[in-house]
Order: sequence, then structure tokens, then C-alpha cells
Amino acid sequence: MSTGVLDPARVGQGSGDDTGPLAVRTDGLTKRFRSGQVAVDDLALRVPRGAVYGFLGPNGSGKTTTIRMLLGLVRPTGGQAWLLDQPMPDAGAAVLPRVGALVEGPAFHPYLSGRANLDRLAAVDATADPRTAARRRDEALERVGLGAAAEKRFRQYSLGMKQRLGLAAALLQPRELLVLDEPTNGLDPQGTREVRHLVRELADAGTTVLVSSHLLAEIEQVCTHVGIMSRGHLVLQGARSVLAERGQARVSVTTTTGHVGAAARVLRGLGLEEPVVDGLRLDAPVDGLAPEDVSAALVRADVPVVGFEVRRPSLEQVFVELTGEGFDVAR
Ligand SMILES: Nc1ncnc2c1ncn2[C@@H]1O[C@H](COP(=O)(O)OP(=O)(O)OP(=O)(O)O)[C@@H](O)[C@H]1O
Repeated sequence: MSTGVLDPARVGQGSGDDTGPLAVRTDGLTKRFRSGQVAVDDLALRVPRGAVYGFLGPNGSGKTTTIRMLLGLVRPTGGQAWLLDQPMPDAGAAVLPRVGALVEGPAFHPYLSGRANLDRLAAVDATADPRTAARRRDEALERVGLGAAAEKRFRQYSLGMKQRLGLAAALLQPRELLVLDEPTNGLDPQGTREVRHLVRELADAGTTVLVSSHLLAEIEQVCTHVGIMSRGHLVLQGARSVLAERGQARVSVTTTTGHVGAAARVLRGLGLEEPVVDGLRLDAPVDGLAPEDVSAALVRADVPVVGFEVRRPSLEQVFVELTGEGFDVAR
């Protein structure tokens, strides 16, 4: 069915760099709220089929608004979104049954048990016979670790248990795409590990997963791709390795008295940024050079090297640098 340039699943962002089919694509997706606030600005998401896409960003950076637009829960004020090649929200009725979603929990009934709540949701979907639906419901409850608490009333569930029930609801049917907004919210470390495990399992079975989080460390290990939001903008997107590549390594050289000037000349001669000098130690970004080329150049210039260290920023440091956020929320 690909006719070339207009196939939204295949066209890259003008550069032709997206080759495979996409599960989620947006072009220029924008949401300006009535208050005038632009929560999402000109977003070009590219979620390849089969990916686990970590949608990362601090609180208030626009992840939930984006996800709500993807699912047709909020109308964009600009741009376009496609889910599984179908335009949203126009094709919602056809495509949403193929998409499982966890967005601020579906409306659960407080006086019904977890199991009875899932029955209500399955009845709305009504795509499976009752026996299959009951089996899927119990499997979903087991998968999220609620098997033992299935008969407990929803109002007695802890926040983590509520979140797990939301996940179970997203798993009631086999899905091609799962969109999970902060699925680890309210979960303890063990619950967070279980969610990661579940995401990995679903991905192994071929489901594309888009999972948002404000904590890189929570989902970084399971992602094949990342998209990083900051103040409504997508500041970085691509295979997970782009994050590591973005962090610039620095080299730190310690020499002996009388050789600091010569060491600095060698580093400058290699085209490195002006080194920061602290006593006998010089520090500079390695800028694409192999660290061994730096040490070899120092040796060739007869600079005595008593310390040589290459430091790469952690992914967390890169993330914080990209989003420019500390602990505070964006707005
Ligand atoms: N209905 C609304 N009306 C006005 N502003 C809104 C509305 N919903 C969200 N916003 C604002 O849009 C911005 C983005 O919010 P959003 O919930 O999309 O961020 P987020 O990245 O999902 O954050 P969090 O992790 O805290 O949920 C925030 O500044 C928020 O206050």
C-alpha cells in the first residue's frame, strides 16, 4: 500500500531517516490550552513498530497532554497524529480497539472488586465471548500481581494496586500498541521492577509499547528508543544509544611541575576546547577524539603523564542537562 512520499507511516521528518514502519507518528502536533499555555509545541514523534519507546520528561513537560491527544481524549490545536497508520482522532473507532492505554486510570467503581471492575470494562469492549473474556481478565490480574487481591473492593486498594488494575485493564485484549502514562506512579520499587518486566514481556511478544515517565532510571533499562520532552518540546529522540552519544566525554590529564603549559599546548594542538587547569591537572572535552590519541600525543610531546582519566556523564546527567530541570516542575 506504500505509494511513496505521502505514506505517513514511512515518511521521515524531511530527512528520510525513518525507514521502518511506525506505530505512532505525529507531525507538528500542538496543544494550546484556553489559558494560552502551549503544553505541547510542534511535536514530531516517531515510534517504530516493535519498539519500547520511553517518553521521558519532567513533570509538566507535556507528556500526558501528548498521550491524551494520541488517544483522541484531547483535541490538538495544531498538527496531526497517526496511530498504527490511522489518523487520530478521525479513525479512533477503528484503531483504538487495537490499542491498550493506561491514562490516569479508567473510571473504576469504588464498591466493586478489582475482578468485577475488569468485567465491566470487558463488557464495554464486547469483542470476545464470555469464557475468553473471563480467562483474559484473570490472566491480566495475574500478570499485574493482583491475583490474590482480585476480590477486594477497589476503594480498599492502595494507589499501587489501583495503578496495577489500570494496567490490567490495558491488557484485557491482545493489543498491537500499548500506551502507558506513568505506569509506575504509586508503585514501590518491587512494583516498578514488575512493570518493567511486564513491558519487556509484552515487547518480546511483539507489542509496541509507548511508556512515559519522569524518571529516566525507572524505564531506561527496558527502552529500545527514547523521546525526551522539555517544556512542551521534544528535545531528543531516537534509539536509546542517542542518549549516551549525546553525553560528551571529558579527559583529565595530570602532569608534573613545569609541564602544564606543554600539556595544554598538546591538547589545543589536537583541536580540543581550551582545557580547564587546576594545579597540575588539565581537563577538557574529548570532542570525538579517541582518548588513546590524546595520551599518545602527550607521550610524543614528552609530557610526563602521571594521571589520565576519561569520564562520561551518566545518562541521568545527560537527561538533566537536556531537560534543564532539577527537582522542580517545569511550570
Ligand atoms: N486542561 C488544562 N488546561 C490548562 N493547562 C493544562 C491543562 N492540562 C495540562 N496543562 C498544563 O500543560 C502543561 C503540560 O502538562 P502535562 O500534564 O501534559 O505534563 P506531563 O509531562 O504529563 O507532566 P506530569 O508528569 O506531571 O503529568 C503543564 O504546565 C500543565 O499545567
